[in-house]
Amino acid sequence: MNVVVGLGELLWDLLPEGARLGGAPANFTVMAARLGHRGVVASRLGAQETDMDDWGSRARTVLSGFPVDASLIQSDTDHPTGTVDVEFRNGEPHYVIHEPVAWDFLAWTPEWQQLAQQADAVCFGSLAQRSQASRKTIHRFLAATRPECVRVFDVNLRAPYFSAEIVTESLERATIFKLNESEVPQVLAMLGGTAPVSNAGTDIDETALHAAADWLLERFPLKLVAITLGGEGSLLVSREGAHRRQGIRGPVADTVGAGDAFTAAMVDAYLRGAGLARMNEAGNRWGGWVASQHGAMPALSAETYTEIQNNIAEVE
Ligand SMILES: OC[C@H]1O[C@](O)(CO)[C@@H](O)[C@@H]1O
Repeated sequence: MNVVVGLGELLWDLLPEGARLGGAPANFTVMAARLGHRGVVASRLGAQETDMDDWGSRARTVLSGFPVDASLIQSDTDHPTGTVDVEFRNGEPHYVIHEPVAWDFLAWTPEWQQLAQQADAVCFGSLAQRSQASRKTIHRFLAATRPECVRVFDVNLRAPYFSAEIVTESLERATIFKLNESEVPQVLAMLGGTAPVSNAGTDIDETALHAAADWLLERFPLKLVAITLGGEGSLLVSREGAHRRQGIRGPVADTVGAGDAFTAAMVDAYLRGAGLARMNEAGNRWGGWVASQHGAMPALSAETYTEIQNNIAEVE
């Protein structure tokens, strides 16, 4: 069991069918905890007496139903719990992320410093860095981790909350960079990259994606670049080699949180010393499972858990 931290936003996704707890780092943490780790949610919730909906305590109640450690979540008496309006267009989620909210004020505390020193892996994104306060805390957290800690930057580009500066500063601090296919050209353009990646057409230009990953590996102290391709699988590129996993066809309920589950399962395999093929398998199997369910933290039965882990174990 490792200490795996999700650092950043914890919020309520207000979906057409109702409110669901989310936030990419929190989704990641729930999946990491389900895979057997001490998953610690490092975020901040509102604790205002005027909060009629009581989003903060409802979030704590929901988290108590998962095997995660929610004891280090901060309380904010001045700012509300984060909420996001989620709308679907052609099956793709679109987000309106309200601000300022509690997770824009992540505070550096002795408790978080201790957590950073204990962490075996930490996942952080770009969204929570939209405010100076949280960006500073995230940087301090990363700086306080041990050298062997796996620092995962899951970029999560949500317009307009990113910049070249945020992405560059994050990549300089990351061990693993996870992004999706549509984020590749955006990130490269932002960083002045030259690899000819385009989103035009439906064919995936694997050579270009590979070139983009190599470009990133050359410029930043990363060990691994993980590119997810939606239903088409994923590409992992390290300094030693690369692995392409084709997508697993299956039913899709909604894709919210599928990428976060991919990241958690890939990190779990990485922490266990697995090779690229096994990491890719784990990411696709668990990401695919979350996509087949509603919401980013769906209920998981013991049977499903065993079935998916057995499928992953078949890969070297
Ligand atoms: O990855 C999906 C998750 O990412 C967010 O858009 C931002 O953290 C959340 O609203 C959602 O739960």
